[in-house]
Amino acid sequence: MATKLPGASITSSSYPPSTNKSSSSCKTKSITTRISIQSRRISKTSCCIEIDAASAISRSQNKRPLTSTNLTGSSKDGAGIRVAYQGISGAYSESAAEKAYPNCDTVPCEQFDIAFQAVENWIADRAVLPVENSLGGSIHRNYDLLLRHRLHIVGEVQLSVRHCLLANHGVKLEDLARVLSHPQALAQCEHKLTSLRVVREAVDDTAGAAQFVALHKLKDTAAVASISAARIYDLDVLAQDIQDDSDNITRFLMLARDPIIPGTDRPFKFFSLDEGPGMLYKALAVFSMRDINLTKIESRPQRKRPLLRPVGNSDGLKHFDYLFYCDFEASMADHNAQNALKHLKEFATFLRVLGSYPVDINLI
Ligand SMILES: O=C(O)C(=O)Cc1ccccc1
Repeated sequence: MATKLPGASITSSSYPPSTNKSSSSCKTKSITTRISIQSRRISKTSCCIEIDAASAISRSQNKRPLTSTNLTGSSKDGAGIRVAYQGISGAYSESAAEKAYPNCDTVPCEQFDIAFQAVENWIADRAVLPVENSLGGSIHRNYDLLLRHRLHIVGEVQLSVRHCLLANHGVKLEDLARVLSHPQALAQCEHKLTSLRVVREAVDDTAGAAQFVALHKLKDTAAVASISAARIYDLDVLAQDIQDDSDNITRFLMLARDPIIPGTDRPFKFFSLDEGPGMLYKALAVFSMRDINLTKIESRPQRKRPLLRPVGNSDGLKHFDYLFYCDFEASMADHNAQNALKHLKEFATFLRVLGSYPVDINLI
């Protein structure tokens, strides 16, 4: 269980934000939201109303008018897009958000669940979710979150994660008795931390660990976090690139309220899931017979049916029910992929497409 650290971010108690405080800004927010919902619907058939709504706001409040970019939330450089992530400034998830949407406004959140809710309630436009790492594999809890919520995957980002050991000024390696960080970061630095013979303590995010060490002026504790966290919280870098593997890559998903309309011009990934006996074999066949490249299958035991039960007429053999998360390279606009899913639907007891999105081919 991760330790709770203080941080200035969206929390379950501060969210949704109170309407009593700063009522003027809250009012503006809700008006903007209402207009964008209406115009969004109307914009499918007519653009006149969008322009009217935008110029009315600009005249009456002397603010920048809405543009079609504001309405679709799909600005290429991310300007005007609010991206919710777990953690505080300096967290890797924030870097992933900035890679996907370079000029976005990042919204720190206490938990992933809060980031999801921020998007569902129009406080943010996107949520960032790390789902797998080249060293540690899948982040299972986050896969489960995808299913619990109704957001759509609209993009992915692959980020090269380079961990540093951060401590207050004057603290040396030999002074350290404890190291704080996100569980993934601690696991990725196994060798270095073992050699230091320190106690490891899991917290909610790497930047939160750095802030905690700095705020409490700890002299025997360091944080595993990013180089930008060192700058933000004014900590010394005791060691750099301390991850076990120099190619330490984390894959993050970008989530939105609405799916994007996929094209066929560049590779897209589908994300779907299904369940049932023999499903894995059948699902593989559905894709392979259509030459669709299946890039990932993740199986998760069914939360609601975790009990062991007999299989067929064998008394001894028992098994769990599993959900399969499949990731394959094809666009939703591709007939071949549509047929594969149609085929899968014929025998799957449950199937949900979680999103179709462009593959991230630029690794930084
Ligand atoms: O805690 C963070 O900074 C995160 O964004 C989560 C994380 C932790 C370690 C590697 C990648 C992402």
